[in-house]
Amino acid sequence: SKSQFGLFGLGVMGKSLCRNLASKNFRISMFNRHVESKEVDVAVNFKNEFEELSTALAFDDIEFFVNSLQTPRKIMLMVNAGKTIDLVIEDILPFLSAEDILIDGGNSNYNKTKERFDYLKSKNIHFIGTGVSGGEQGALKGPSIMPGGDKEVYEKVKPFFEAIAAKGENNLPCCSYIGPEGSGHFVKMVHNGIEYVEMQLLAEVYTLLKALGNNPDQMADILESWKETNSYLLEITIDILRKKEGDDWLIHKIMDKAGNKGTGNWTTITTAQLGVPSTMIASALFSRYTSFYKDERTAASINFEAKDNSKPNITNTDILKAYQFARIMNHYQGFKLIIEASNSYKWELNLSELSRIWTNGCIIRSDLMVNLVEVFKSTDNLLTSDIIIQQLKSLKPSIKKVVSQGVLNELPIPNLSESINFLNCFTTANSSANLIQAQRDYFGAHTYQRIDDKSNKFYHTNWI
Ligand SMILES: O=C(O)[C@H](O)[C@@H](O)[C@H](O)[C@H](O)COP(=O)(O)O
Repeated sequence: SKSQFGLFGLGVMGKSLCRNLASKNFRISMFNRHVESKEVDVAVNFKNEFEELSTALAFDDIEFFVNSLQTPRKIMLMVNAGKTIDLVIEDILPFLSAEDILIDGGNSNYNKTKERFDYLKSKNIHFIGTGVSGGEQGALKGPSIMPGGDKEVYEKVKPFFEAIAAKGENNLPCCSYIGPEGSGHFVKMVHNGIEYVEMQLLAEVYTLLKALGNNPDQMADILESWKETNSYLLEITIDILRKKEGDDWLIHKIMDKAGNKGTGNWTTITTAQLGVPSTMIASALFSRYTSFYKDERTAASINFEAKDNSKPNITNTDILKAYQFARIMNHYQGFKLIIEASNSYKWELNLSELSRIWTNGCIIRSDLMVNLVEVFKSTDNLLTSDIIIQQLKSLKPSIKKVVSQGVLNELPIPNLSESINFLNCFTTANSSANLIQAQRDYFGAHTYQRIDDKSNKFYHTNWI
């Protein structure tokens, strides 16, 4: 009998999803193009590698692959984001029938997803742009899945996604219909933005613990004791710090140049376009860019005789609390961007349900995320939640101490400092933006509003 689901593209994530689907007893067809250079039939070799794929069908011919599927066909594309998706869509289209469903499970740009959604709709083909988070192991054992598109179309792929997804509280799948068009890829993009900040904050914790004279094993011991703020990224950081290579720690051998594949960049562009101050995501992205100036940094460290062994006057507990403060601010900014986009695109996203599907399977899964599921039931804005306000207030003395000590000792902690700088801005009822309005009106007659005129009328002053 024909296969129920097709997986196109056997890269790291594609392979893991195939094994996950097959292990849930779905009859699947797998496609990967024939790798000419190596005369390798990727799909067949992959099939023969794993017991659970014994019932799977393997193809390197698109027509045979498409025809092996029951209709309406459900085909998940796991290929590199960008142009490749459009090329693959053009290759598959001639063999598809009306009402078939194409799913893009890669890290695609949500604007492109909207375009592809409309293009395929004009061809009576349904398109679901879905975020899949969790990396190789997550895709194999249970990722977090964020599908966007037409709801009734999603219902047709829901049984497959819910079966393979990670399970959260009450064994509920970490997969839920996000909203229309590119909303699935949008929330995955912001997931990655939050991920960038979480990773940057752990890198700054590493900087501070190193400045206090800890070696990687001692750092791992300290992080292991941080039970009250557990997360997947904290767990892997502990593993990474413990990894030895000979007598030395592997972390000491790794070049301090942080790469990126674009989602943090898109999030920063999008947050600027939407006029939402996601300052920590932007700062985390720019920290990666700064890291790439390795030679210039080395030269600058000499030109500026940078302090490299001064000890900040802080405790491990100060660092823990500062880290917790900054994490809450990171989640505030990430979810603020999502709700602002949801309002401007009229997607009606549900932040509590979104945080629920991020409690397991995905890279930013954490105890904090579990707590936010409840908080988002009563507000879309974390800075108006009494619980969150109390937590931030109790953690604030530590972030102020850690950031000021960090700056005094010339330690690079941009994201920790951005978290308190942003809250200081956001908790200033009467800010200094009035001076900027005056300067803009002075040199460009850009006008300003007056606090004593409730009509919001705009004024211009001849300053000279
Ligand atoms: O949620 C995930 O499973 C990851 O985020 C995944 O999507 C991927 O590893 C990122 O693309 C890494 O992003 P950078 O390469 O930009 O760090």
